[in-house]
Amino acid sequence: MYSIKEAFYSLQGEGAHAGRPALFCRFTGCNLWSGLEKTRAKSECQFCDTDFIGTDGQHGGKFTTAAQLRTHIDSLWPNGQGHKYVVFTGGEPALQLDEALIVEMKQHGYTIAIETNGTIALPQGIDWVCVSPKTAKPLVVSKGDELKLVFPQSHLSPELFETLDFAHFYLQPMDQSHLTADQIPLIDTQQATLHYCLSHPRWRLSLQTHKMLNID
Ligand SMILES: C[S@@+](CC[C@H](N)C(=O)[O-])C[C@H]1O[C@@H](n2cnc3c(N)ncnc32)[C@H](O)[C@@H]1O
Ligand SMILES: Nc1nc2[nH]cc(C(=O)O)c2c(=O)[nH]1
Ligand code: SF4
Ligand SMILES: [Mg+2]
Repeated sequence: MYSIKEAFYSLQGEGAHAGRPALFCRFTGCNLWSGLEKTRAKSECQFCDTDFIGTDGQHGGKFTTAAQLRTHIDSLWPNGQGHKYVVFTGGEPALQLDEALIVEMKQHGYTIAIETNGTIALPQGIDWVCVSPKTAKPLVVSKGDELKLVFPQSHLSPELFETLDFAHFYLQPMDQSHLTADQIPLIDTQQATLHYCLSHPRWRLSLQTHKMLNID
């Protein structure tokens, strides 16, 4: 059984594939936060910008088999068009993404990407692994295609990650505009991030371009 909060066709907004048309499949649930505002301050990940509770989002639902979920996802891809690209995200997609779903998506022509916090081992066969660390504990997924660190996180200096086996290293300014408690304005985290990249050229800037475009 797969629990999906929402599924939608948009552009990848972030990282090395920013601008690429993609089908987003957002799994319900995360291992680092319940998703409830009342537990945010004591959770392991406190700045999440996403609602991943339940199956009530656009094209959300519960799917018994990989084939059923693939059929659902594939119905959202533009008719007759190739270059199929699915991004599994969440919540934490590694809690639910399995080899059966990967095989099913590949058989139907998809290139597969994941956005993960790196704390849970991944199944084989994912084409693009983006890890976004949230805790100082050693990563379970310590290699991949893209390491995308939300910046700044006081306990997570970029230096902790820059020798890991990733092809691309990105810093993404922390957006706190959805938080009810004290916020650092986005313009300030953007400035801090761009200055860090300029003085540490191992890192590139990732902006959440979907938020600028006002798309999903
Ligand atoms: C909502 S998470 C879901 C995937 C996975 N749980 C993770 O954390 O990577 C998707 C991406 O959004 C990023 N993100 C979440 N909240 C953010 C925020 N407030 N500002 C900037 N990026 C954020 C995460 O770091 C991750 O790269
Ligand atoms: N357009 C768009 N790009 C994204 N890249 C990563 C996202 C995510 O929430 O995982 C995301 C998202 O929610 N929307
Ligand atoms: S790990 Fe990802 S999904 Fe989970 S709370 Fe943090 S940003 Fe949100
Ligand atoms: Mg998002």
